[in-house]
Amino acid sequence: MTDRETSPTRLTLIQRPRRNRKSDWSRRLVRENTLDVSDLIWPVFLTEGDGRRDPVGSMPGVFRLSIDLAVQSIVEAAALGVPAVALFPNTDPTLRDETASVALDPENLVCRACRAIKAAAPEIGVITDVALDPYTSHGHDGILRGDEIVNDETVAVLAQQAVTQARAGSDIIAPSDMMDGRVGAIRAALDAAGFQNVQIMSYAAKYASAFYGPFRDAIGTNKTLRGDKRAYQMDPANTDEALREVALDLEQGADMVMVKPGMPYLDIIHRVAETFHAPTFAYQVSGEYAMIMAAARNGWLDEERAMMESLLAFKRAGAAGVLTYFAPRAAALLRE
Ligand SMILES: NCc1[nH]cc(CCC(=O)O)c1CC(=O)O
Ligand SMILES: [Mg+2]
Repeated sequence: MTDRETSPTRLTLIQRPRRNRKSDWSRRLVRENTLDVSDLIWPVFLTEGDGRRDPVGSMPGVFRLSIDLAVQSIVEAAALGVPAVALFPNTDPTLRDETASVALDPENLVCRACRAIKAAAPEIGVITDVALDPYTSHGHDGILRGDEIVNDETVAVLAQQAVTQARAGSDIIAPSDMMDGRVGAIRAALDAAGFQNVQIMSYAAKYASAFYGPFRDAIGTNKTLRGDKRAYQMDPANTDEALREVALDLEQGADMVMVKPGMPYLDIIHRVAETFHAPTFAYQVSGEYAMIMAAARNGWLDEERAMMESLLAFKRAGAAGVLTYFAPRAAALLRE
């Protein structure tokens, strides 16, 4: 007998989980979840003008693009296999008013971008955001009366906004406003206007989160927002409420649901996916992107590894896909 076989430090183990991890081929063989290009939705910020690429200070590597440059980048993303983009406009401040009138203008930034993208890259899905915050002078997602965001009046405007976007060629309407009853109203308005095939991806469980800060820089609502959104977005302390919100949106006709933010809310994504078995998406929001980028720029995190690990985590939690500002970079890496 050799020393090794008789060594007192040698354990008699039937199960040695490390055996499956001993080599790359074996790790790949037993892998439970994978991230694919088809899981990625790219949120794109839009600005007026031509040839404009304005950096968003709090989101290194993210730009507000004029329509011409947005179209170019989206054509590239489509070529990489990214299935869809989500559009967010930085509206000219002089066009913002109390009632968000520009939201219903078929010539607004989002509608023009939608038409241009559909013409240049018909193979990529276009998701448009339904909510009033990029268009209101007070930065809220709905109509403000006194100090209240009035629900039912807002829903009527959102339904018209959805139809305006569908007419511009939007494939998926994504209400992010958190008003009650908006999914049902939007579905009815779309159907009445002949848009039975336009999908709805509802921001069903959207929390009142500090992680939206950089996004509000990007669309120019950080300075104008009066107060906060806690009277319509969810309390970060709640789980059961998220399940009730998702149930309501599915009953009202949502084709897909979303949980937002992403990483701090993986438990919610998991519960929603397990409970409803409906396509469930996660939004890795601006603040999550900013955190990873800030640490990486300080040399404290490996940027690429942190990016890919964070995205895979959404798949493990049960998400069908992820809205992420990393989408083009992650897609390029996955194609290598
Ligand atoms: N309707 C607003 C909206 N749509 C998407 C985001 C946040 C996305 C992000 O932070 O990346 C927000 C911010 C908010 O509710 O204030
Ligand atoms: Mg709701």
